[in-house]
Amino acid sequence: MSQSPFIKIRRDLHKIPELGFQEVKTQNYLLKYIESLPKDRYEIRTWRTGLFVKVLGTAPTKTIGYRTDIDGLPIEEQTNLPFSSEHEGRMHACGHDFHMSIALGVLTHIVEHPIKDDMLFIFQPAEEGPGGAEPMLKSVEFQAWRPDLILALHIAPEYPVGTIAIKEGLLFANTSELFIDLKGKGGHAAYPHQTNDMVVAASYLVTQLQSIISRNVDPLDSAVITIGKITGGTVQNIIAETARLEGTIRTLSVESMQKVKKRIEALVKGIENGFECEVKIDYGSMYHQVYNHEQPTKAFMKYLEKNQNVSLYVCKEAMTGEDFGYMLKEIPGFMFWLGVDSPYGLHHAKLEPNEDAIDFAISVLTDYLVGV
Ligand SMILES: CC(=O)N[C@@H](CCC[C@H](N)C(=O)O)C(=O)O
Repeated sequence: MSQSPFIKIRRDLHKIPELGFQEVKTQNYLLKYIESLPKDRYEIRTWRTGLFVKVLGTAPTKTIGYRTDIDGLPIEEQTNLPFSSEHEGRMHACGHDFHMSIALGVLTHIVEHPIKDDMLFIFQPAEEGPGGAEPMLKSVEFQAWRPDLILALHIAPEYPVGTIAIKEGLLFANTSELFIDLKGKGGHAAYPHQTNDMVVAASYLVTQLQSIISRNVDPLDSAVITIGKITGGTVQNIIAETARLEGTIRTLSVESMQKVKKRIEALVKGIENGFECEVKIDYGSMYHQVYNHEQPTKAFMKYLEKNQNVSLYVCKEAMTGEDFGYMLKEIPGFMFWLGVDSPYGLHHAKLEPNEDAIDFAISVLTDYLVGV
């Protein structure tokens, strides 16, 4: 059996991961592919490093939006795959190569076999940060072609191929990035009494931040604070004048996000007083929760129940974030998890999703879209 063209496309895209708003090669690749399709049914508009593609329906009464993200992550790939990333320190470790090839598969099918309604395909940059969905939503192009219903998927390494996991209501958390800069007084490693050591201050702060989760957030309303990166100091025998923490906050409710931030600010004040230093907080980019609308989600689940090739799993909410949440805040629709069966999870250097999921997703989506 010959290999699916969308597996080749996934592999091509896997080789060229680019960070948010730097997706120049990716945009060119997508454009070149889409422009190779018969031209009479669609129109393309570029938006920064992203794209909008409108495909005309046969007797449209509405527009259905389908969104894929297109950016990669700052991770050095460790899969040893023959089509590994050619970009040092960059990897499609969150499945956006899968998301794009599936979107191209659905787009190709819809161009070749038009459905009744119009479709808007959204190739969105910068999902991992700083966030492309919100500005794309506000763009002139989006407003002109605004869909009435919108959907998207995310790969899920923990489920087998053939599984689609979804739930009504909250699917993904509210997120906020977190950057904390500490500035004290450096000096000789042997004279700590003459300095304010920011490595020590930052270490205290990291452990204090975890007390917010265990002591301030209602245990039934979960939250996460992850510090993914710490930098500070210059060399082993100099006391550090500066340190920086980089992390992310996740909450299931908007109220908890506000509470967590207030507590961070209070703890930071304590560190400033206790260590006689200056501390600055920057919350970077924030994503609205992904909230699946009741009616379209129910209808999709009903469709999945009837499709014998699909194993439908009603999942719990996750602490992952997705700026697709901004689109769902304004337009009815849903997001779902697509099983890809990888022993290593999202954001891991050895993530290796099963490519059988690509044609499976294209076939489920194209079949579903005929009846929407
Ligand atoms: C699906 C997924 O993994 N999304 C990312 C979104 C990151 C948002 C932002 N950069 C942050 O870290 O808060 C995730 O890490 O959940």
